[in-house]
Amino acid sequence: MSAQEQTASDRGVRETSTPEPLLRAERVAVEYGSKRRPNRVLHEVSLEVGAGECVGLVGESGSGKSTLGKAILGLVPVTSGTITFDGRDITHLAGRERRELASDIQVVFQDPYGSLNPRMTVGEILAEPLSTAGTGRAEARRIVGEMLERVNLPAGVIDRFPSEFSGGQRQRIAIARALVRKPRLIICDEPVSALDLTTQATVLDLLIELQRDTGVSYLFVSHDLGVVRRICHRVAVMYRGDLVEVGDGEQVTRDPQHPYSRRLLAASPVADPVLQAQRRADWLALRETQAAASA
Ligand SMILES: Nc1ncnc2c1ncn2[C@@H]1O[C@H](COP(=O)(O)OP(=O)(O)OP(=O)(O)O)[C@@H](O)[C@H]1O
Repeated sequence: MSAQEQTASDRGVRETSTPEPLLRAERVAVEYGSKRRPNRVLHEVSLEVGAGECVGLVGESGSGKSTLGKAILGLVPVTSGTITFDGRDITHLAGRERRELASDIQVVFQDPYGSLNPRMTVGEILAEPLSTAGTGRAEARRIVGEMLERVNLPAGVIDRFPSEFSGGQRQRIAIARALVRKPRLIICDEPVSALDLTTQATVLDLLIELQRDTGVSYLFVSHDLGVVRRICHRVAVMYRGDLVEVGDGEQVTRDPQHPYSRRLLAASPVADPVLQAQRRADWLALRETQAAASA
């Protein structure tokens, strides 16, 4: 089996959440719009992420994946429900307490071009979260060097600007920035979607390696079942603001039970044309059954 085909279960790393999960979202609802005309985009979603675990969140565009990530990060207000981190209620944390939580929860966004300040050098980008946390300059420089090494970038890049790097290298810089404060959870919001397939594979390998070495947990938002199968121990499928299926990564991405998850799988491209044709036939049959049932 090639490294490309390996899944989280093949790697033999943890597969189930701990009795007390690191992150717990309980019946979390989020509404956009105004009080008078609310638009509920998350409907009482419950999900757990254990220590050292990677949980995938998949679903089509607009299903609410990023909104859940933003709710955990405190970037959108939670209408109802509770989010706990290491047993502490963080649902409505704001101000200094929310900023302090950044040492535990970090984020890596999809766009490696837009997420790095083009006017700052790599060294400044990586040192910024440390100086915010009060780390001295010499210590910050040491940590920055260590993190660059960790993401396989040479120390010489420290004085260069983001525009001088490829998409994959920029995403490595973004990952290094997320790591400098040694977080326990990283929300990865489509971190490889903007990269070509080969670069995707190397960045995924890096994330897997970092998790093995540091025990960091990931909530991995993606629309790509192949990517999720490779890195996630468990997978949750979101459909129109609801979680319709949560289970073992291998099982959900190969043999999902919910009709929507099966549709998602059928729509995801696979290298094997026979398998792809079979999935498409399954999907069409499923659609016909559903149409007949609702006629
Ligand atoms: N700031 C906002 N104001 C109003 N509506 C929003 C806002 N952000 C997202 N939405 C709406 O909330 C719903 C869920 O969006 P969200 O970005 O969470 O979905 P997603 O599954 O992450 O999609 P994608 O894969 O395209 O990023 C969508 O209908 C979207 O239009």
